[in-house]
Amino acid sequence: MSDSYVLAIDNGTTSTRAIVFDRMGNKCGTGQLETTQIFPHSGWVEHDPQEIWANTKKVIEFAVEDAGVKPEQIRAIGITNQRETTVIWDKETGLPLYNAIVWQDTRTQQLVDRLAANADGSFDFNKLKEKTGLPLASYFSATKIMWIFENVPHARKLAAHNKLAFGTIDSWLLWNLTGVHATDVTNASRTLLMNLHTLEWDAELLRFFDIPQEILPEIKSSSEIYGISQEVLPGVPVSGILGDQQAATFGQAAFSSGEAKNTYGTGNFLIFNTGHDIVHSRNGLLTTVAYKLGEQPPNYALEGSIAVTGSLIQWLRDNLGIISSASEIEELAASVEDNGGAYFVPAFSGLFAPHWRPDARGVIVGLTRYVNKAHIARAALEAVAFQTREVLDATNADTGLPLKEVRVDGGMIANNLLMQFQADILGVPVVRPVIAETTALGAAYAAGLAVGYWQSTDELRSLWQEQSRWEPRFSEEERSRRLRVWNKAVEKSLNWVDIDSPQN
Ligand SMILES: Nc1ncnc2c1ncn2[C@@H]1O[C@H](COP(=O)(O)OP(=O)(O)O)[C@@H](O)[C@H]1O
Ligand SMILES: O=P(O)(O)OC[C@H](O)CO
Repeated sequence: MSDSYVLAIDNGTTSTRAIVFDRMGNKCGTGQLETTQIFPHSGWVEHDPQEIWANTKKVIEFAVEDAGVKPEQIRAIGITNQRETTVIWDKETGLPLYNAIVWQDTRTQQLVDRLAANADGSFDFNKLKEKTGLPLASYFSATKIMWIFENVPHARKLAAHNKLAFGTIDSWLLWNLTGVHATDVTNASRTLLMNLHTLEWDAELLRFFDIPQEILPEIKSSSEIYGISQEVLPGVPVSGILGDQQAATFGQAAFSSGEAKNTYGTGNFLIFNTGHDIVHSRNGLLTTVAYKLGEQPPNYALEGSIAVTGSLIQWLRDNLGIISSASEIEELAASVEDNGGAYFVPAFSGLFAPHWRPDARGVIVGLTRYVNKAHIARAALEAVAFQTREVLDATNADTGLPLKEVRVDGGMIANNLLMQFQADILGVPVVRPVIAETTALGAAYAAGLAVGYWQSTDELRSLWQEQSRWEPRFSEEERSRRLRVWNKAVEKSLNWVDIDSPQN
């Protein structure tokens, strides 16, 4: 029994969790509540920020109770969050101007096209990539902020009177917990507004997107005291913030250059730590900040972001009804020997890494009378693994340092069939740590380091332990054949959205 603990808040796309950890990184108590997914139109995905805050307060209470500890035994709070998801609120009333526009939302594609057309030819797009490490895409926060300004009456006027605050979910939670308007470098690096070199908001980018600097949070490191919690766990410092994928990297102890992890949540995100170097991808990966501890120099990373993986399983459950819970997919998929010739490319938000094709849409190909729902379930799981293979190939090509094994985490790794197929299709082992809640753990680590609960990343590294390992079983020939068919399926998903497509 420890005498003190660290609590992490993990707001993923699907749910909000709070987890209490002890000094060994053991999970001592958990609280979790699902987030309502709001789909007002095709391509739109929203969350209610007030629901997220209300759920956060509840899950903190649940977790502390579940751990059987006293609130005063919590030494620090860490926050980790779905990244890019955009909230703008009124600083006087504390009320959001509009629902949170979620990272998967593609409503701003027309805005992106308008910016890309670069009407007056004055903007150099190479500079955007060089400064931010990101392509111009609806995924990131900048065009989501623009959309709110263009569609919510009075937003500009309120901003002009310095009454508005923008934030990703970390900032929204920090504001509600402490009254401080700040974010960390990892979250800021997903907005298209932060310069990776200076780690500051970039005036030229703010002009390009027509976003007033006054609404932006202060950019801080990932591990320092940002403020003191007021309403829940009063008096406890909030001292760690990392975007969820960077938090999982930290929780997997992938602290150094050449170390990587792959997370299977709503989407999949492979992050490869490049140390203090900013590496620009030639193969469709993003460049992002991995973490920054206090005054120390930042670590950067390459990232392969896949929009739809776990959400495909939710779609089979909620939209097609072929399963009644996510975990049922494994039994259904295992009831057949293979995919029956069916391949599923879940390009619901276009294709992210490594393709970056907003014109793609989801397809299931190879259908015959033979194919049944179990084959579709299998094809859906295989799609997760094939997409991961694509980003792993891109990472290997960019770094010239092929990964010898892949450390995994996230909700989908409970699925053994998927993990085995993943190893088969990657051709390298897939490894799961004992503590699979690496996202929350990473935020707890960052918060604990800032208050001296843990002393160093070396100490944290010693806590990582392997639990399971899946070894590849396919021959090289079998792997290559399946990858060729997958590539054909991807081709079929491209060039779908065109002038005849419904406009949102
Ligand atoms: N046994 C399972 N097999 C396949 N997918 C699963 C399984 N359990 C959960 N999932 C998927 O994992 C996702 C939840 O994982 P999680 O890491 O909590 O996501 P997030 O952090 O994005 O909220 C959901 O999209 C769900 O469909
Ligand atoms: O909700 P997750 O865990 O799939 O993560 C979402 C990502 O942060 C989006 O970039």
